Amino acid sequence: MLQAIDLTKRYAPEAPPSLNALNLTVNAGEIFCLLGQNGAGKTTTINLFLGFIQPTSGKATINGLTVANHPKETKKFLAYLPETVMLYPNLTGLENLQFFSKLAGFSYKLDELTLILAEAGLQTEAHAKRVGSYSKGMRQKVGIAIALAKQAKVLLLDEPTSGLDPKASNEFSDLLLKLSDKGTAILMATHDIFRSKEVGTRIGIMRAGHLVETLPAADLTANELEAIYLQTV
Ligand SMILES: Nc1ncnc2c1ncn2[C@@H]1O[C@H](COP(=O)(O)OP(=O)(O)OP(=O)(O)O)[C@@H](O)[C@H]1O
Repeated sequence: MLQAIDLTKRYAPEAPPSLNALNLTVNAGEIFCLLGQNGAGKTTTINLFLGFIQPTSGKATINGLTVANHPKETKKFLAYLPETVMLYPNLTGLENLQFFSKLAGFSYKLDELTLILAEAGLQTEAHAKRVGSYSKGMRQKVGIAIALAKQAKVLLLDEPTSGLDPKASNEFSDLLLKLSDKGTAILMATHDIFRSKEVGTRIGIMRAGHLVETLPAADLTANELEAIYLQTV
């Protein structure tokens, strides 16, 4: 569903690669968590899949299509959640969902939008409130609702749980597991070792542009993962 083939990015010709020959496949229903210190290349990887930046060599593909050659088509399969989801603060959660799903070419009835918001875990009394009054966790839920409404086959997340309290972070993990059960392929850059272990199918550890370890989450405890992380970075 989502594949990197020798994917390499240098921001300047004389600079070392920020991403160096990444080879990675994330299949439908998998959650791949990318760990690594600041500057390891996680956001660069996500941005290449989003088509926000162009690779220096190699390719990123989504659903078999090369992102650099098919930027519009590949975006149709995608939903993206950055650390802070960009929503219109003066619109309600429901109106934001309606707006962004229309933008993606879907025209849902109001009761359908309400069901999607509920599926994303947003409490009913918040649906008609302005997003400007929402907590970070509530905004993330609207972001997930947008991914659900777009019927995204691929979800890219860049540090989505940073700044969330443990309960909100736990609810967020449950939502990711729900999406992966529906067959969504998920690539998440994160610093949260514990959550990676909780939700990840596989966990990749990056260092200086290299993916240096790929581990199946089921075989490790969170403490073991942390120990490997600290030895690796
Ligand atoms: N637009 C840019 N121009 C030049 N260098 C960049 C640019 N964006 C990122 N870099 C460099 O590329 C390297 C990888 O950065 P990247 O943002 O991908 O790391 P990261 O793993 O996401 O870090 P963080 O955890 O801090 O978000 C860093 O050395 C960074 O300085």
